[in-house]
Amino acid sequence: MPSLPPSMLPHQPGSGPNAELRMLRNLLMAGCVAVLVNALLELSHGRLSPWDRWAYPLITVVFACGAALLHWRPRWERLVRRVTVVTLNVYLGAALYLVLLAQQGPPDLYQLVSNLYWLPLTYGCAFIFLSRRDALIVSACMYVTLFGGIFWLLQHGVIDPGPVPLGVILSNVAIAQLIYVVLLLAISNLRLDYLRTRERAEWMQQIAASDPLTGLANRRALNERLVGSMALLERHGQPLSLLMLDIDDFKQINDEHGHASGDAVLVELAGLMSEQLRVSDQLGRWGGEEFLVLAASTPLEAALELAERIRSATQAYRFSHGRPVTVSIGVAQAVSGERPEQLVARADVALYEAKRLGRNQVRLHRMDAQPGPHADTR
Ligand SMILES: Nc1nc2c(ncn2[C@@H]2O[C@H](COP(=O)(O)OP(=O)(O)OP(=O)(O)O)[C@@H](O)[C@H]2O)c(=O)[nH]1
Repeated sequence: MPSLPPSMLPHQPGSGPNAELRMLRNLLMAGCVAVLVNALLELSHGRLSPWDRWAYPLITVVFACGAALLHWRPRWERLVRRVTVVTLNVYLGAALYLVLLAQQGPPDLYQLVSNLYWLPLTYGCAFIFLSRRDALIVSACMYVTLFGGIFWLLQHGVIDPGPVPLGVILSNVAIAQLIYVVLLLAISNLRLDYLRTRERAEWMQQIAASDPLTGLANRRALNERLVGSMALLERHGQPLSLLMLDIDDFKQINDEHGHASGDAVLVELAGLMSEQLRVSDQLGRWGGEEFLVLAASTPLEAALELAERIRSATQAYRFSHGRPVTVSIGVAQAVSGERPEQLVARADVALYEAKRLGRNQVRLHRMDAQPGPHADTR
């Protein structure tokens, strides 16, 4: 298997697609709502702690600003990700310590429980907002700071456990949270595998559809596009013209200047032709020194003008091997009920006619003209 392109790196925050930015924005807005609802609930039940009176509005502002920045200033994404994680982790960590230490005697049970069940959010948030490596570092720091510190304080009698078996509860929480981190790591690995596989599939699809020398669509891709364009013609009556272009005396260029110069001519001509086309047109390499243009929404007369423009631009262009190059072009307009290969064959007939009449010219193939290989072109 060929080596993967440089873009096939582990997903990094900051390089995510728009969909991911949207998801982060929505999460931050959902976070604002959750904090406000929680604040209202606690306020109505007289359970709002003194520090949460300050912390809740602050967190809401940070999340809201983060969402706004992701929307209006997406290049600040990295900062938003980090500030979100730091805000949440510092708040939940500090709140737990405050519950355990702020008052004399055993901690307030409601405050303790409500803080403990929000704790897993710290790890989840880290794995969503940071790269896998950073999330692991943050989770490990958080884990050690929380449980290492609290167990030490418990053991040294700084925290009064009261009648509640605080040590057992916290041990359970510590084990459960270790499992959360392992699960999040597994999910993150799966996501990474998925992203890599998707990128590899897109890359292979691109390779399968493009010509390696010129980077243009290859014959397979052209065929697919042709079938699609002819379906549009059938359904909506959109005119479609096809230009088949062949470099004149290309063998001679190869023989006199070498195969590398011949390749350079193909690449230069591909660039030159691309400049002449509209975005809706499809240019591709049909094979050898033959190119095809699918000119969408283009009737025969307009296609003739386009072909003539390409022909004269080629003649005027100074190719790198130093000799003039000319092209012959056959043009045909698709008609309803026609098969793609019939359209290609008609453009080929017109091209053959252009070659026969002396090269460096454009010939048309008309369906309504007399049958026969030459009589129906002009
Ligand atoms: N350098 C290079 N040459 C190619 C490539 N593909 C095909 N060719 C050469 O293109 C030449 C085509 O020669 P012919 O079919 O005789 O056509 P021609 O010399 O252009 O003559 P006319 O088409 O009649 O004007 C052959 O020598 C092929 O080897 C390619 O990718 N690179």
